[in-house]
Amino acid sequence: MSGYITEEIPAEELTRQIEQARELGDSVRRLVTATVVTDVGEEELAEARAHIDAAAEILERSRIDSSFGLRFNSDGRLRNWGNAVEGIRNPLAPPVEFHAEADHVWAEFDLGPQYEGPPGLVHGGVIGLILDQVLGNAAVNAGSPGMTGTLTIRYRQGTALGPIRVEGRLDRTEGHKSFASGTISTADGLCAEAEGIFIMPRWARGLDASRQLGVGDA
Ligand SMILES: CCCCCCCCCCCCCCCC(=O)SCCNC(=O)CCNC(=O)[C@H](O)C(C)(C)COP(=O)(O)OP(=O)(O)OC[C@H]1O[C@@H](n2cnc3c(N)ncnc32)[C@H](O)[C@@H]1OP(=O)(O)O
Repeated sequence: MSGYITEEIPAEELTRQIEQARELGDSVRRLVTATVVTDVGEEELAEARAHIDAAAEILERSRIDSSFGLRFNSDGRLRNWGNAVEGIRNPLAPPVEFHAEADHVWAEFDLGPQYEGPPGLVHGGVIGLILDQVLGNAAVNAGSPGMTGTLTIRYRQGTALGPIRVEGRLDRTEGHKSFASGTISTADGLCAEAEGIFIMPRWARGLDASRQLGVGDA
């Protein structure tokens, strides 16, 4: 399966690349938020656009032909920098840093105005996006990774934009299937809960995925 790439990068160089990727992602995230909430006049909008287009042209001078994929060092360090939830280079990803505990994974972060669905509340699809990742990461963390087969979400109450906490855990496994569950909550309490079935696809069953994947890796 293409997109799973072993690419040796020396530790020091990797640390530098991580720092640069984070900085670039953070700058563009700031730009995305500013784009949603700006109230400047026509002239300033035109000025901003010229700068943004110029920046895009610089970045496009050299580019990879595909998406970023999953890249590994042979020591198992993983880079999923294009990932829609935790990709450090991906400004569409909320800046999520997952923490792996013995029996669950969790993260706390802010969802800004670019994630709005109903006024002042997080879009339901964004909630699904985040729960998919946290449940998937829980399966990875427990050594039973898989692709999402089924994801069921119960929305308990609206999730206010701003700080949220997500948690996921692996409940059990059955053959190639991992059953995980998790929640999203805010200061208002529980907002959404999910159950998911993550399945190791046939093409990956001979591979040692548990050694290759790790939650919280850079
Ligand atoms: C290096 C290796 C990496 C490996 C991978 C790791 C990825 C790194 C994860 C990081 C965390 C990311 C978290 C976000 C994860 C996404 O966003 S994944 C993207 C969204 N999901 C997809 O695109 C999946 C698309 N579907 C597929 O690829 C395949 O249909 C599936 C779901 C992998 C199933 O694979 P399959 O080889 O057809 O499975 P198959 O042998 O027929 O069935 C196995 C068992 O699963 C059951 N099953 C099949 N499909 C389903 C289903 N949809 N629902 C429930 N049960 C099902 C079968 O009934 C069977 O059950 P048993 O008979 O064993 O009891």
